[in-house]
Amino acid sequence: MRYGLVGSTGRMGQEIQKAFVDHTLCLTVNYEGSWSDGGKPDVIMDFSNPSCLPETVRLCREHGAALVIGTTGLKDGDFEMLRELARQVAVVQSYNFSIGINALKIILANYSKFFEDWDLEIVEIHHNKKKDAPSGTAIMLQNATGRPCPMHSLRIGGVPGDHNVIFSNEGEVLSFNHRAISRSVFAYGALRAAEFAATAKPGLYSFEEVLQCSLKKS
Ligand SMILES: NC(=O)C1=CN([C@@H]2O[C@H](COP(=O)(O)OP(=O)(O)OC[C@H]3O[C@@H](n4cnc5c(N)ncnc54)[C@H](OP(=O)(O)O)[C@@H]3O)[C@@H](O)[C@H]2O)C=CC1
Ligand SMILES: O=C(O)C1=N[C@H](C(=O)O)C[C@H](O)C1
Repeated sequence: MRYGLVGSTGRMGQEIQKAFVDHTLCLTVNYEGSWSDGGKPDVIMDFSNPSCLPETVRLCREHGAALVIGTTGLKDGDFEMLRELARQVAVVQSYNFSIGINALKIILANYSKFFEDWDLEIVEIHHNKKKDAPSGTAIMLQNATGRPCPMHSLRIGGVPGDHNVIFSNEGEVLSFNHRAISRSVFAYGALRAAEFAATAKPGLYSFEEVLQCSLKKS
């Protein structure tokens, strides 16, 4: 697979390059500018900042490349841009490319109805360089529960990503905790999404859908 990488110099950009060692990096974008080997990428990876999205979308259109986007902090207009691009190419968008978080999304979507009258709060912990709060994952998990709830963000040390979804009533506490031990899990998930997107029909896909498709095939 030939891939482009928006945010190539960042923490995730570095992890992606390690996970994609068997593939060819042919285009990069970062604050310092862009570079290309002159050929077409099959897929473009974007782990950067929402301000890069117009350039990412332009590059996907120019090359007819699929897109895998993990950048958080997207606004309604950004999602509109992704839906528009997805008419032309496959787009996989997720605020979290770990298997555990995507399994948790399915659990919450199916079982939150049991706890409709319980209190619900989400606590997320990330490294002190993270720019956005609450995390994209916290927003995604809240959406999966089907109702708004208070979200709390801690920015400490080098934590790659911890999420706690806590339900409680007068007599019980039920909490779901996911901890990313290494940032590499996101990069390996993104690789799985890229392999899917490179051959998928145009459309906007979640990572959960990518995982469901591979379960159906096995
Ligand atoms: N979906 C998921 O599973 C995950 C998503 N993320 C998300 O990925 C994103 C990146 O995270 P992380 O790698 O930690 O962040 P970093 O700050 O380490 O990296 C950001 C990258 O984007 C580049 N960049 C930022 N703004 C611009 C711009 N305006 N023009 C060109 N290049 C730009 C930076 O370039 P330069 O180095 O030159 O400044 C850098 O390469 C975040 O939104 C984060 O929340 C993170 C982990 C997992
Ligand atoms: O910025 C990070 O590091 C992470 N961002 C994503 C988010 O905002 O949810 C995913 C992961 O938790 C790491």
